[in-house]
Amino acid sequence: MIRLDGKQTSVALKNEIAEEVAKRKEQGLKQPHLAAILVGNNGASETYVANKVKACKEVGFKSSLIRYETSVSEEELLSRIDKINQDQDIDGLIVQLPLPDHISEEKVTERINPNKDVDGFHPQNMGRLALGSPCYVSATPHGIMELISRYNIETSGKKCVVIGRSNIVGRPMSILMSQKGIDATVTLCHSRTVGLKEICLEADIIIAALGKAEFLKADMVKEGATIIDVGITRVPSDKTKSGWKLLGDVDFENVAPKCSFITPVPGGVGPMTIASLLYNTLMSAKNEIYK
Ligand SMILES: Nc1nc(=O)c2c([nH]1)NC[C@@H]1CN(c3ccc(C(=O)N[C@@H](CCC(=O)O)C(=O)O)cc3)C=[N+]21
Ligand SMILES: [Mg+2]
Repeated sequence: MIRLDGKQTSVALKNEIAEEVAKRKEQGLKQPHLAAILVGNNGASETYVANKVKACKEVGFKSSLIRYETSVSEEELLSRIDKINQDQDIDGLIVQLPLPDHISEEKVTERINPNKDVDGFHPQNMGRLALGSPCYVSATPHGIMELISRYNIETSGKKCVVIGRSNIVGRPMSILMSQKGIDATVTLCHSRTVGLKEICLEADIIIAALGKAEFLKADMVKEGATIIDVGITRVPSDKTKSGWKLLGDVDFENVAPKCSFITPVPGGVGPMTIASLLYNTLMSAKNEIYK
């Protein structure tokens, strides 16, 4: 069993990005600049955004964190997005999800200039993804593809099961794994799937992205499978300093012995998500996607 070390791989990817940023600086080009909007004070969102800002520093990016109270109006948020869309210095804009109920995530996502949409959530980027055209690939799916490629995991002709059909992970993952050059045969499963266990038992690669702690058990996994765990659930724990521990969607302890490759939580997909966001921001600074 080989652990897919997202921490170490994200450092490698960040080093590549930092090197390119340094080179661009020598050429007199400006630093890439990521703006992040955070509404309210959801604990997990705070951590993720803090990690993103820290990672920007590590690679030599500029970052702007824009905070609003939970009570901010949708109108005010949208007009801030308009302003950032116009700001020549800002290359990438993300609005951390989830948003409070009175704000439409759909409206917010659609308001971001697709050219600065380094989350890849805008319909134009999602549409391009489906068509196989140049686009910003959302960070978690992009990070997973990087892990698969850097560990030389075979995908061609393999049976891939994606569990979870969210717009930000499951759906784009199913598109990426079936695209030309990757060539897996994909089954996209969800809460209404009948016979999930039998479907999983056939899989060479399972991507668990349903958001249920330790959902995928050893008796659902074929010997030698590759397991990608996207889940991240916080549960109270008196054994850790922070007072909680993180659980993935996979029962790691029992599943790992059966696998050829498996991502841990934490230290798997999470750090790759952050590095991929930086990658997309660099692409935007270079105008590589929308020339
Ligand atoms: N507009 C938007 N873009 C996102 O990319 C986005 C989002 N909203 N909303 C929530 C999800 C989740 N997400 C994670 C990012 C980093 C870690 C991460 O750093 N994980 C660490 C552990 C971090 C911890 O201690 O909690 C790890 O797995 O090792 C996890 C999850 C980005 N998301
Ligand atoms: Mg650009």
